[in-house]
Amino acid sequence: MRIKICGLTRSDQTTAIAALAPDLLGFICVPQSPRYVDPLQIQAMVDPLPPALTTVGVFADASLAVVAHTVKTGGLTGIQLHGNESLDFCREIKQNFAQTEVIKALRVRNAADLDQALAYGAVVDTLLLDAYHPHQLGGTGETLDWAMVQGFQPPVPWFLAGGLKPDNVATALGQLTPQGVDVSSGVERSPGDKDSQRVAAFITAVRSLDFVG
Ligand SMILES: O=C(O)c1ccccc1NCC(=O)[C@H](O)[C@H](O)COP(=O)(O)O
Repeated sequence: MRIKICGLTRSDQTTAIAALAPDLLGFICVPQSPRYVDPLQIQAMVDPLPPALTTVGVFADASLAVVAHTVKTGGLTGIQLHGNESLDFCREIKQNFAQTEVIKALRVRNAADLDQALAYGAVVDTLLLDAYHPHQLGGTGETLDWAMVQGFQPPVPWFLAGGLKPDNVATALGQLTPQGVDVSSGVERSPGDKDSQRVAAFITAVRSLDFVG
């Protein structure tokens, strides 16, 4: 099970959280977000990290040029597309970043959204299912309707996101079988201010399930 901790904004917290051995760290490249960090801030946070850690820039309807500049300057190894990017745009991103993990996030309201997610599975490396919120793109703390997602089996690995916390992630993984989990606000004191103890509790909760049957 891969673990992605998303929405890091501070170097000291990023280094401390990297030492807890998550698999991916996410940096929000969406200017409207309270967790936004610019390419040079990302570079400062990513530079000291072990290369095995996948470092993901999270974008929403950014241009190819902005994505390219941020990935290069920040030294990122993953791209998450969290807006209303088309299939064609996702395909173009994948063609331009062949060595980079491309993740398409879908905010799920109904079964039609899940069907749409399956289509994106043909053009990206990984999918991420997040909760829908009418006014915010991500980091909302809202949970998905897990029952609706049961049986979701895309052609590529997928992450469960949306409202996960140290004390509900085991329940979620008892109902669903994603290849990864993503958390942001469930391990924060306030937007962008990560609590290492909560991150450690989240990682322990997930890793302890890796040893169960
Ligand atoms: O976190 C943000 O502020 C954000 C803003 C704009 C687009 C995406 C954003 N976050 C993307 C993520 O991958 C979050 O981890 C995901 O939405 C889950 O968040 P949470 O429900 O708080 O765990």
